[in-house]
Amino acid sequence: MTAAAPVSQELQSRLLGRIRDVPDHPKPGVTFKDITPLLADPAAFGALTDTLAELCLRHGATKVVGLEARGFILAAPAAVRAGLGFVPVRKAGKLPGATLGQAYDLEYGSAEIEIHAEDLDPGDRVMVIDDVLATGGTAEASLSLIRRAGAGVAGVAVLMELSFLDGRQRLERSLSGAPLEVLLTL
Ligand SMILES: O=P(O)(O)OC[C@H]1O[C@H](OP(=O)(O)OP(=O)(O)O)[C@H](O)[C@@H]1O
Ligand SMILES: Nc1ncnc2[nH]cnc12
Repeated sequence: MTAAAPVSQELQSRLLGRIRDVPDHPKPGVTFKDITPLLADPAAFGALTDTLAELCLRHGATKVVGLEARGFILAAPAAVRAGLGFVPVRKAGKLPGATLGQAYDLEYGSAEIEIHAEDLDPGDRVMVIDDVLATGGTAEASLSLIRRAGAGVAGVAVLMELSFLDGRQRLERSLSGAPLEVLLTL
């Protein structure tokens, strides 16, 4: 059973009204969900930040991981609002220190992400924040990195789930009981 969205219908409508569909981007056949109108609306962005921060605290997170690049924009202010440390998961080759890496496939390609393992402690419980859950490849790879770094998973929180791509099913095993919080199911 799908859990109820952790936001009111009013906030859902407000967020949805600020997400723009861009057909055939970045490839023919993909409808790109553009969040830049939402980011440009301080009331909507502020309400989203408050909601994500509250989810971090509700699920007992001690750190927040954001996924490059759009995940950074949502996760960093939520971490500050929640009073938690922020840890970036970056595309391969960007982080300067010793990294752990994980390759994965996503809706329109493949990539590799990395983390500075030293930024996580064994006692940490990490909330992963991103804008979109599509095939689930990116989120799944991030959970693998967090566990390989020796930390625990508090959950995954995304602004929107593209449910027709079945990312939830793909992620289920990696979550191993941790919550998946979705604000908008599309
Ligand atoms: O569930 P998946 O199929 O893995 O897709 C979701 C991921 O795709 C997008 O990131 P992208 O790699 O396009 O990076 P960007 O944020 O730098 O644009 C999005 O921000 C998610 O991280
Ligand atoms: N359709 C989509 N729109 C925006 N980001 C995405 N990441 C993966 N698929 C996406």
